[in-house]
Amino acid sequence: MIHLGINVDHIATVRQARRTYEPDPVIAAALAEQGGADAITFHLREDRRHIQERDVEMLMRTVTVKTNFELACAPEVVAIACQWKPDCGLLVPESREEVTTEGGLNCTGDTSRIGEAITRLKDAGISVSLFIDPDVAQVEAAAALGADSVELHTGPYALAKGAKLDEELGRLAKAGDVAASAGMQLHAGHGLNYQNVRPVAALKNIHELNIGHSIVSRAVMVGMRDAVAEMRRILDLFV
Ligand SMILES: CC(=O)[C@@H](O)[C@H](O)COP(=O)(O)O
Ligand SMILES: NCC(=O)COP(=O)(O)O
Repeated sequence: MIHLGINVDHIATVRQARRTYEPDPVIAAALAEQGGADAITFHLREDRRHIQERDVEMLMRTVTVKTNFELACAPEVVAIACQWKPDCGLLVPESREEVTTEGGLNCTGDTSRIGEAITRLKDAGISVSLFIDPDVAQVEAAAALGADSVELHTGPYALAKGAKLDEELGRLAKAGDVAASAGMQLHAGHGLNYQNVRPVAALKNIHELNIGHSIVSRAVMVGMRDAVAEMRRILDLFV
């Protein structure tokens, strides 16, 4: 069974548009659980553009499925993750100018900063996942850094068309094989939606997909529980 992680960041984006109290990502997470979510993902960015520390506290106090805390290798945010001890810490690159995550971590170059964050999270008993581009060198570097899992960046796949799409799917398949051979759990995410998710769900060894924006977009129309249940039904076709 493929585990479905629901990212509630963009529920908070709508709330932050008016700096108010609704919609609440904590309530959305509870509805996502009712819809069949196996994990709740939330990204406490350094610029706090959506998820706030209050959301982290409330999610950690209420979510009954896996908690997947996304963060940059920033000491201040690593400290918050170590305080709340989510099931998993997903390290991602961040820049204030980006609209959304633009690429994976540089595991072949930024080893000391990534390694320090990994050590602190693991010392706090938190499983560590690294968000990386689907490159063999990055997968191998993630394994060398001691990651428990990798989340392959599916953004280029989601944007690709024609032959490029097949090429990106091939990159994901190859990187996934290397990750599994290295003993790391295989996750994928970014830009996945109801139309493009099936080929990624069909990848060998895939354990978890993290999906946010497309499900939140659907939830605006049909509600969070039903939007999640619709994605759950798709993934349940892949046993
Ligand atoms: C790494 C990734 O693709 C997402 O989990 C991340 O949260 C995207 O950032 P925003 O949620 O701010 O778009
Ligand atoms: N790590 C990917 C994630 O949590 C959701 O990304 P998206 O579906 O919002 O692009």
